[in-house]
Amino acid sequence: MNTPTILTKIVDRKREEIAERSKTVSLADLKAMSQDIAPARGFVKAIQTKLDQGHSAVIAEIKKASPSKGVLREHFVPADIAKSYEQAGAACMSVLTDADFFQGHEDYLKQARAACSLPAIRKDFLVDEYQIYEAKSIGADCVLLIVACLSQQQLADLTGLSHELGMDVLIEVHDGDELDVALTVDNPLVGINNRNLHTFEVSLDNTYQLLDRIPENRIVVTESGIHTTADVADMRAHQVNAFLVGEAFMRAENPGDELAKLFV
Ligand SMILES: O=C(O)c1ccccc1NCC(=O)[C@H](O)[C@H](O)COP(=O)(O)O
Repeated sequence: MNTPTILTKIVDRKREEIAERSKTVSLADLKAMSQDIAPARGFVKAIQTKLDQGHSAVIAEIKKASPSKGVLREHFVPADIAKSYEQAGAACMSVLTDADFFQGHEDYLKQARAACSLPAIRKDFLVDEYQIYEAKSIGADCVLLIVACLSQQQLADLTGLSHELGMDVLIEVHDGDELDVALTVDNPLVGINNRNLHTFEVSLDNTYQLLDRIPENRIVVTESGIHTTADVADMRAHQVNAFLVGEAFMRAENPGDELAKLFV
């Protein structure tokens, strides 16, 4: 048997969570709730617009804590953070909804979205259609699908379902094998996570190593470990212009001011 890692523990917990939640809110309930939700804000469109204007497209994260770093922000008001991101020129928001490992909540996505006009991705560990309908029912504009958590068939099915429900998808990879799987699915956004979700190791070289293998019709988002203007300049020099940033903003007194500083 393989030794459990943080990622396998999170996914195991997600399966328990789905079983628990289904007892109070059935899949049929969620499907019905999803039908009353207003159309999604275009997540990919917001990124593409920034890129077309020659700007960096920043997906600015709202996360209170993480397994690798513990609590990142004591004073945590998602609506205020969302407003500061919009003012600073973010393209989109990423909101952690996982409670057990990131101290997140579905309500944080609702609060952030209600406070501004930015599209929001539900950042969680999605392994079942139940969670896709749940994402729709809370108003998510996009969902994260992590290849390391899914079979190729699950990735195709959950991407297709998300698109049917009008949500965009960020497909996340960490290595070449996962990238091969990601590229079998028709989806414009590919995220390269610089963090190894099994070991927590972070290296921006991960993006540089995988970049050349990604066709030009996909938008590459570099994720994790972006902390300095030099990191940003280096990525841009490699033609990577879409960024997902969390910790650097969460530790700042004003997250939006930090965004403006990093992406001058
Ligand atoms: O951040 C963690 O410790 C972590 C552990 C296990 C699975 C996922 C994890 N983080 C999710 C992310 O990758 C980040 O929230 C996101 O890419 C932003 O990264 P950063 O800018 O380094 O906060």
